[in-house]
Amino acid sequence: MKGAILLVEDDAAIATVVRAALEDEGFAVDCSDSIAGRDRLLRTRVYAAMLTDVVLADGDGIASLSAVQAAHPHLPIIVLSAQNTLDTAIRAADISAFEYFPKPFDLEELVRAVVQAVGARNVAADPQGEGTHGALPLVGRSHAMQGVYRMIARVLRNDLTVLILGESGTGKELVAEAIHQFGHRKTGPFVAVNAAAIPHDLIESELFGHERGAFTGAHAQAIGKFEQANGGTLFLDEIGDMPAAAQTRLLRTLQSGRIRRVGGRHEIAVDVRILAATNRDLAPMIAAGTFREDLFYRLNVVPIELPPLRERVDDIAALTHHFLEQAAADGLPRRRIDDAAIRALEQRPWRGNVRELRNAAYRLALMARKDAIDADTVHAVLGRPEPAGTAPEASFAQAVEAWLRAAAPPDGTLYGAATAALERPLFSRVLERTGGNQVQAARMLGINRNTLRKRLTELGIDPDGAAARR
Ligand SMILES: Nc1ncnc2c1ncn2[C@@H]1O[C@H](COP(=O)(O)OP(=O)(O)OP(=O)(O)O)[C@@H](O)[C@H]1O
Repeated sequence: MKGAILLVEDDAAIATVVRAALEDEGFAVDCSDSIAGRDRLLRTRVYAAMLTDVVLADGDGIASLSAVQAAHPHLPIIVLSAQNTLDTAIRAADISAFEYFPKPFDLEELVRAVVQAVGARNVAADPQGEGTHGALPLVGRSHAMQGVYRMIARVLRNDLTVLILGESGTGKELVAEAIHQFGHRKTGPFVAVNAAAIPHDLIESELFGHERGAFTGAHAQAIGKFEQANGGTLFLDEIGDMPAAAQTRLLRTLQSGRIRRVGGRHEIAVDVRILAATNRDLAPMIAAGTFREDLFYRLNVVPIELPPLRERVDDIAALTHHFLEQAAADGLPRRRIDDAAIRALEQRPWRGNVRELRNAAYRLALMARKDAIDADTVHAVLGRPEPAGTAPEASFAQAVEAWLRAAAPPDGTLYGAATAALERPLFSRVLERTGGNQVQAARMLGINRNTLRKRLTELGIDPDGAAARR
């Protein structure tokens, strides 16, 4: 027998399947459906781990755990919860629960976690037991967000570097703030740097500081964001926009834990937890040599991927209510919203993700003619939704179909017209990305620079004009 497990769960069906799975694994299992029963069992047997539900008939399974932890400091605790909010994940992390499993959970994964927890029993627990958290920032209980909350909970009590990935507007910055705010560095500073918002030649001095006279205009010594974040967290947003020299310097700092101010001679030790984020796909940038692979591995210790809003339509209602509340708190008229309007919102593509939904909710609060927002108001204020996004190949195929159906194009012109139609948006978007830099654009496209230049002239695309649209 591998040891005894205490299972505190008032849902008989869940208790039965979990018990069977653990017994199959060779554990002895005692079950209780209440806090009182749990405490009784804890007095009679030494357990290798405890699994507990949160809401129990006689109280809150997490709130009552501090006494258990005081009496059994090395007992690994796994929290099972149907209250799938970030709050539960954070409270589980606060009591140093070994793991947090939102329901419904994967049984095999749970058994694996129990085996691991029992193996790690000798690792001393680190009870922090701090109670209140203030306002919880992340709204949404969709299955997709559960994975995000679990990952957040796992990184609160350590300093692992986290790379937050996801499309623009999915809440990456909010996740970074939550990790800081609820993590063990919360009393230290949180400093955010957006690499896309700082001119390239100033990034290094912004991050690492500079000595007086380091470059023209450096009239006085300045400390950088790394030093400002000492003892706390540094959030490097839009990391994909960081120029090569700054990437190299950043890598060196991550390796050594030390910075050197621009123009400085000494290295300074810094104690900073790094969180990074990007909405770019870094893989092609690594392949093209514009993002350092070694830096990527340093940053990507724990990846947290935020799902686009279209993959968590379940969250749209809760988010909309939340933003309408926020709008009212910001002085806009207080509005209700009916179910049909929520359905209408759920059908929109939300390419701008949660940020777009937030802006839409504010617009609705402002423009609605009645107290309650209905579907007509949604259509009137936000317009009819565009058709859902189609794959580029599909839309290109549709365009070809349309040409062929239209008056037959003169012979010998179709290939030229089709390639131009493909290349025009392709080159413009890539040039926007590279800020008009044709060398980088050619590298990204995998074509010769002269070929690109020639085609741009033929197509009448002004590379700087494309970049200016950024
Ligand atoms: N789960 C959420 N609950 C409540 N508000 C959210 C949530 N996700 C995002 N938001 C709100 O949506 C807006 C955009 O979020 P945020 O700035 O964190 O996105 P981002 O992914 O960092 O975007 P970008 O890549 O463009 O920087 C913010 O106003 C944020 O407060």
